[in-house]
Amino acid sequence: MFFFTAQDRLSASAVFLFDSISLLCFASSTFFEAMGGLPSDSPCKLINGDDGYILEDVPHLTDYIDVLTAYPNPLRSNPAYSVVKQYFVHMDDTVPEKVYFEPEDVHACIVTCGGLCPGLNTVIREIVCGLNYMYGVTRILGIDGGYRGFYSKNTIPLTTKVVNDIHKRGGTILGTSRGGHDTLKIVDSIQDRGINQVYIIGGDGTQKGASVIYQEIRRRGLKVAVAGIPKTIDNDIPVIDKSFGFDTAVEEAQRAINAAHVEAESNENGIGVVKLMGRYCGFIAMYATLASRDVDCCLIPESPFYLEGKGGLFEYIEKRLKENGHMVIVIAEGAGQELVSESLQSTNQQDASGNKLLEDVGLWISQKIKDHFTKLNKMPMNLKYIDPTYMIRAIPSNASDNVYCTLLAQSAVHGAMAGYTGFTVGLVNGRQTYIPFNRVTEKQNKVVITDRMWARLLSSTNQPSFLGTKEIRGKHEKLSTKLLNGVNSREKTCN
Ligand SMILES: Nc1ncnc2c1ncn2[C@@H]1O[C@H](COP(=O)(O)OP(=O)(O)OP(=O)(O)O)[C@@H](O)[C@H]1O
Ligand SMILES: O=P(O)(O)OC[C@H]1O[C@](O)(CO)[C@@H](O)[C@@H]1O
Ligand SMILES: [Mg+2]
Repeated sequence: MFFFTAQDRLSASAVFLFDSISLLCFASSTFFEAMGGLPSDSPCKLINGDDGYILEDVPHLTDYIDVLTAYPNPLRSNPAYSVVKQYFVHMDDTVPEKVYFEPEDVHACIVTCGGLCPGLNTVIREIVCGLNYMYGVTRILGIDGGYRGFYSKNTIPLTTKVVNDIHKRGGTILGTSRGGHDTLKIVDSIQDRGINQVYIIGGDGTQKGASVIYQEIRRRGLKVAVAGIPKTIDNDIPVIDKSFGFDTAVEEAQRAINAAHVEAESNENGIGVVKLMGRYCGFIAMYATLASRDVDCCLIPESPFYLEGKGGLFEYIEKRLKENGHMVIVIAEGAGQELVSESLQSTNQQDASGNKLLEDVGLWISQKIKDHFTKLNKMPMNLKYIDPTYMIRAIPSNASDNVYCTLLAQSAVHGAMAGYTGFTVGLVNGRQTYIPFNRVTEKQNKVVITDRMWARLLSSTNQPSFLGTKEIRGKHEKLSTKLLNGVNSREKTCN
């Protein structure tokens, strides 16, 4: 059993992983106090833990200068940082030890569901190759077109030869779909075909579907391992460090942002607006913005914004154009949906899986900006709107995602062969883990705007936070009370 905790902050001490069974933790001096303290004159300040981890203290000026004055950090009153709270991950996971299938008895299947994402083909390839090269499994089927393919389509035999080059292609060779999850029909099909390992690649909806398939299989008492491989370009699956395809999406988004910047820079008062994916969360927009340095404003679903008045978007645009002559706005597709619905009086529509169908916020905001500056005869302005969303999603995964896909696929194969079931694979604090389905389906991963990553973004773009001073003070007071009461203290995170 593994146990991980981590904190995203620089601190006085760090714990380094030493072997495969370990605790990953960034610890502060309070942690060392809880551990019984470090000898202050210890030259290297190392602790060897029982489970094979090493604690190593990071050198500090106070190690060798006796009298040093400390000052309050001015960032505490900086609007971007004043509401930042610590964050940590605190999840159990397990490692497989024994194999519960004879390779010649394995009959595996692979299915891909939900929207496209760079890396789907790599995961398919590496499951097939992992099963075959590592365990000698030869009977592997592809399910055509998502969950409904279990009961409405023919299967696709998968061999290492068939999948050899597929990682170089975008999309999924198996096809995908939304909706069509009929648990009983799916499990009947699994049972009828004699399948005993099911590899399910998909997002939050898919993992929910996988969870009910697993429950039904369990109810029927079948020896069938169900393994989920989390897929989502939006990075909205909780617990795991990030989903595959996310890095590729952030990288590809740079091309669109770059084009928007070139257009904006070359025109008088040029504005480039780029819409990126992110139905319920703004991770792609946030990371693409941080990576680019050309973005002046990033709008995400988690951070409500407003257009008019003091501290609003229009005021900022005007200021930025006066200062710089051009600007780039990145907007996640799920941002400002309440404003769009209000203004377009749209009805709630859903896709086949029950996901909300979004209004095009990119078009809407572009029109709003144009109207504001032309109607009010404010200043000449030149706006270009770029929507690269599906182009980003359709490309093959980049090198780092290919490596990640390989790790996930191999991990899923090891887990299933070892007899684990009802789990999703994922990296948690950099370690391969098996996570029970319910942990990844109970909530969605979102950008927390009181965490430091969003603060870093605000500091990088210098855009308004769209929070009034009253709201900032309220959040700050809540945080101070929490810290005084010991919630978020290091001792808790390292338990
Ligand atoms: N609660 C649920 N129970 C059973 N099946 C579900 C559930 N939610 C979604 N599914 C099924 O999972 C499949 C994929 O779901 P969805 O379209 O929401 O995509 P996803 O897996 O969340 O991927 P993404 O949103 O990243 O594109 C669909 O076939 C859908 O019917
Ligand atoms: O493939 P569809 O149905 O157009 O859905 C698009 C959605 O899929 C995603 O790519 C993944 O959930 C979202 O970012 C986007 O809103
Ligand atoms: Mg989803």
